[in-house]
Order: sequence, then C-alpha cells, then structure tokens
Amino acid sequence: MEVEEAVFGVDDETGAGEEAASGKRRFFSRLRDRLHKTREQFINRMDRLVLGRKKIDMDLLDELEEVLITSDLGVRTTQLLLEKVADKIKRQELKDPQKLRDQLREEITRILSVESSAWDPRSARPFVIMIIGVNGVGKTTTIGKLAHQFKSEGLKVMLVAADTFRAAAVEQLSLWGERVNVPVVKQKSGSDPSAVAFDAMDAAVSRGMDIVLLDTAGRMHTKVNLMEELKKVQRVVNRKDPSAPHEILLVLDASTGQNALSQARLFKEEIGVTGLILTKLDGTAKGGIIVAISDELQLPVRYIGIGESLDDLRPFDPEEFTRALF
Ligand SMILES: Nc1nc2c(ncn2[C@@H]2O[C@H](COP(=O)(O)OP(=O)(O)OP(=O)(O)O)[C@@H](O)[C@H]2O)c(=O)[nH]1
Repeated sequence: MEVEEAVFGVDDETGAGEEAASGKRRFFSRLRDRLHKTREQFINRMDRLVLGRKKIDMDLLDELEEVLITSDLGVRTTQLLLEKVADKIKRQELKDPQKLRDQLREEITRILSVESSAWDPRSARPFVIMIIGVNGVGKTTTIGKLAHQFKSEGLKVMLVAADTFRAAAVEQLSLWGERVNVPVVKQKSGSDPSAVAFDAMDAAVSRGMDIVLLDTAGRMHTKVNLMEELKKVQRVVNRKDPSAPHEILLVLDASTGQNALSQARLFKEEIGVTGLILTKLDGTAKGGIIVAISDELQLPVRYIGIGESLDDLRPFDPEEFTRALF
C-alpha cells in the first residue's frame, strides 16, 4: 500500500464568521448567474405565460404543464405541482395568475427540503464517505472539491482510490490529492477495490483522520458487476467500523436530465444511497431535474456543483437554491 504524504496546515480562525458570510454571498450571486439556462427554460417561460392574464383557467394550466415537463421536472412531479395549484384554486386561495409563481416557488422549496438525518461529518472519526456514480458525472472532481472544503474547516482528510479499473482514475485522484494537499491511499491499477478500502480504513485510524473520501468505479450502471463490487467495498468498510460508511453519496450530472433520474432510481434500489450530489448545474437548461429527483426518490441533496473551480461546490440549501432560481 502506498500513502502519499501531505503536510496539514493550521487554519487561521480570525474573522472566520465574516469570511463565511461573504463566501455565502459570493456563492449566491454565482449560483444565480450559473443557473441562467435553467431559469430561461423554466422560470422565464412561466413568467411569460402569466403575463397579462387576468385569471387562471384550463388553458393556462395546460401551458404550465408543458413548461414544467419540458423543464425536466418529470411527469410525476409536474402532476403533483398542478394538483397543488388546482387545490388552491378550488379553495379560492389562488386567483391571481401573478401569484402562481410564488405558489410554485413555495411548493418546489418544500419538495427540495427532503427530510433526512443531519449532515454531520464530525459525528464519527473517521467519518467515511463513499462516493458513487457512473463515469464522467464529476465524481473525482467533486471529491477534490470536498477535500478542499473539509480541509479548510480544519479536518484531516484522506482520499482513497478504490476505482482501480482505470489507471487514469487513480492518477486523477492523486493529482487532486496533491492539489489540495491531502494524502491519497492507492494500490497498483487492477487490484481489488475492496482491498484498497480495507487497507485505507486501517491507515485512516492509525493516522487520526477525520474524513475518508472513497472514490469508486463508475462503469455503466446497467452492469450487475459494478453494483456487486460497490456492495463489497461497503461490506469491507463496514466490517472495519460497524458504523461506516457514514454516508454513501451518489453523484449525478444534472445536465443529463431524465438520465440522471434513472441512474438515481437504479443506484437507490441496489445500494443504500444516503444522499445526492448534483453536478454541472451550470451551463444546463435541465436543472429542473433536481426537483424531480428529490420528489421521486426522497433522498436529500447534500451538495451541488456549479462549475469546475474548487469553490464551485456547496452544501445544498433548498431555500437559497429556489431564491437563486426564481
Ligand atoms: N461545468 C461543470 N463541470 C464539472 C462540474 N463537476 C465536474 N465537472 C467536470 O466534469 C468532467 C468530469 O469530471 P470527473 O471528475 O473526471 O468525473 P468522474 O465521474 O470522476 O469521471 P470518471 O473519472 O471518468 O469516472 C471534468 O471535466 C470536470 O471538470 C460542475 O459542477 N460543473
């Protein structure tokens, strides 16, 4: 086993609160900016729909249905939203077409606020996070960004290259390790991923790590082997620490729209996914998929990715997201 060395820096906590607040503000304006294609596809079309209308009639609801479906909210979630709107109209609580927007925003925020256990990486040591998802969705990049964030919070992070099938994947993870200055556990290409995970668990304990980020293979999700292999990694980690893995996060590429939804369905069925990370919400008009996935799968979105730089991954806040979108 090989563990690349890293030096851990000491964080300067002076003005940390202020810095966090201004970081949040900066992220919000970037989020707003990067969601512009989804906004154009969804919100702006909805706004144009109600423009100049005096009442909400069947025609308007039909057109709204089309906007929702073509914004990747999916048939099921679209029906749910339309039922809520129809219900409000029936109860005379919604008459003005101009109020439709507020109504939808409220409902969508509710859908995105999936109930879940608190996200608490300090609840165990090491806190083991398995990152899963098909190739190309942004897994490795996301691991790099997560490592950077945890490290800047003063946590000791270790990366584990359990995607041993592709030499390039191990190499890419090593580069991230160097870039954010955290150790990477790896073995030679082709070795058993669960053996890498097994050794990594020992290394993490002996080196007093706070966070272990496990990168896994992502060949096509239709291959039964992949699921079996992921389960094996999960079992091995669990044997080392009965409370681990503490999170199994599924990474999905939002720009693939309905495809991301079917991947999520399949992974959830096979593996005990605990949460989601939606990447590439920038530059896509298919961002509405986040609503469909939350509604159908009832899994919390833990992080969203809105670009390629280190700071373009943030914890997901439904309120902030809908505020930026609408
Ligand atoms: N625009 C944008 N690009 C992203 C985001 N996250 C990741 N990417 C890019 O997506 C591409 C694929 O990312 P990887 O991290 O290599 O994806 P992976 O899932 O590890 O893929 P494999 O290594 O092929 O399994 C890279 O070019 C990333 O820079 C994001 O939030 N926005």
